[in-house]
Amino acid sequence: MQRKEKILQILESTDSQIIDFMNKASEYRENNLITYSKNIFIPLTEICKNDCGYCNFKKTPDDPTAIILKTKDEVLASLKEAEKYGCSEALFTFGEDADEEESVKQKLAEFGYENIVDYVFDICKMTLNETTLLPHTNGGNFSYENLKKLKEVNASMGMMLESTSKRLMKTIAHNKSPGKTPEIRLETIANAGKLKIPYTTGILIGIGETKEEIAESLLAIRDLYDKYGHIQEVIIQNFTTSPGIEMENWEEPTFLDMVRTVMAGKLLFKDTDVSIQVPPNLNHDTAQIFLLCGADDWGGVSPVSHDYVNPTSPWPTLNELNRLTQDAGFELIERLCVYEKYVNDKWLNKTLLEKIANLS
Ligand SMILES: O=c1nc2n(C[C@H](O)[C@H](O)[C@H](O)CO)c3cc(O)ccc3cc-2c(=O)[nH]1
Ligand SMILES: C[C@H]1O[C@@H](n2cnc3c(N)ncnc32)[C@H](O)[C@@H]1O
Ligand code: MET
Ligand code: SF4
Repeated sequence: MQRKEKILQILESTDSQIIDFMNKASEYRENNLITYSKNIFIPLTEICKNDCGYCNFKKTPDDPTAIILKTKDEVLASLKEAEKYGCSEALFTFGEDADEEESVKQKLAEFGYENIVDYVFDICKMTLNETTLLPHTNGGNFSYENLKKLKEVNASMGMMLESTSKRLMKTIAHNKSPGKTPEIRLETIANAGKLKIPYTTGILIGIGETKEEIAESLLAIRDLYDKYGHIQEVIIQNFTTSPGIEMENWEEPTFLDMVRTVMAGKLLFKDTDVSIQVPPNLNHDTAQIFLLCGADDWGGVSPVSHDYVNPTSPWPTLNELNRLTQDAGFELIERLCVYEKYVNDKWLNKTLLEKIANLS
């Protein structure tokens, strides 16, 4: 059977077939460890050139509550707070190509910058120089040159593929988001691979994609991994609705859709050490079952900040997470934003390696 058909079989499974796949998916575990990264989520700007139907993060410049651009002092204060909580990851998440917007341009000029990438670079450099945290930048697509620049000051980077579906570019999910064009996103992830950037990606479930499109998206990630080896984890993220978003009345994926997709992800990557990540805050009462489907990572969990992408979904406390993990038969351990196998001079520069060596 073709790989795609095999994945589809999992995605379309029902009844006792689901249990059978669950058994299979949980066979391929090297140990009983479940990882997470203790992070702080810092939204550098909420301005974005895209407008995804599911997004609760993006704000328009005329919104008085919008973060146009955080100052270095603001960022440093947050980082220092995170340090107190023992966080190891500074997750910089922000809208794509925000510097195309006049208000952001103005702020950048005020701070002495011509573009957002130079600013992000200096923010990451400040993080490395003045704190014990490691930067992980997640700001959508970047050009090869910009990725090359940001690589020097990031321990790892990431961007959700979302979906390889071109069809979704004409639907409520992506019809106002040129940055979600599958070819463009695949190219960004491929460029990160060429540049040897330890990379986090994943798919968003429940935004109108078909099962076949889920299978194709997972396969595309597998192909990128086979080519470059830089994919450290695959996030299976469920669309979560909240008041005010364009897709407010859109149905969330079912619990079993998430179960099937996590198993499909795990079985597709069963011969690799790529982690399967499920965010625990978007699966408040159901997160444990994903560990039985092969998930082995909770992603970034923050004791200090909330999830700005999903503000209505608070993270469990680390005590809760520990309890959920142990109760399912596993052990919770902390990891860095960059996975151990990439901590060497093939992937990271001397500054980052020294920084990481000093952490442990
Ligand atoms: O809290 C969140 N963290 C998100 N993270 C961070 C993630 O949870 C961890 O920080 C990474 O696993 C670090 O390795 C992302 C990181 C990426 O590179 C790409 C996408 C995401 C998406 C989210 C997200 O929606 N919410
Ligand atoms: C940072 C990542 O968060 C995801 N994202 C954006 N909006 C939502 C939502 N309503 N529910 C779940 N995930 C979302 C996208 O996949 C984006 O790339
Ligand atoms: N805007 C970027 C993206 O969608 C970063 C995450 S969403 C806030 O990829
Ligand atoms: S999900 Fe990211 S790209 Fe889409 S509108 Fe929100 S901030 Fe912009």
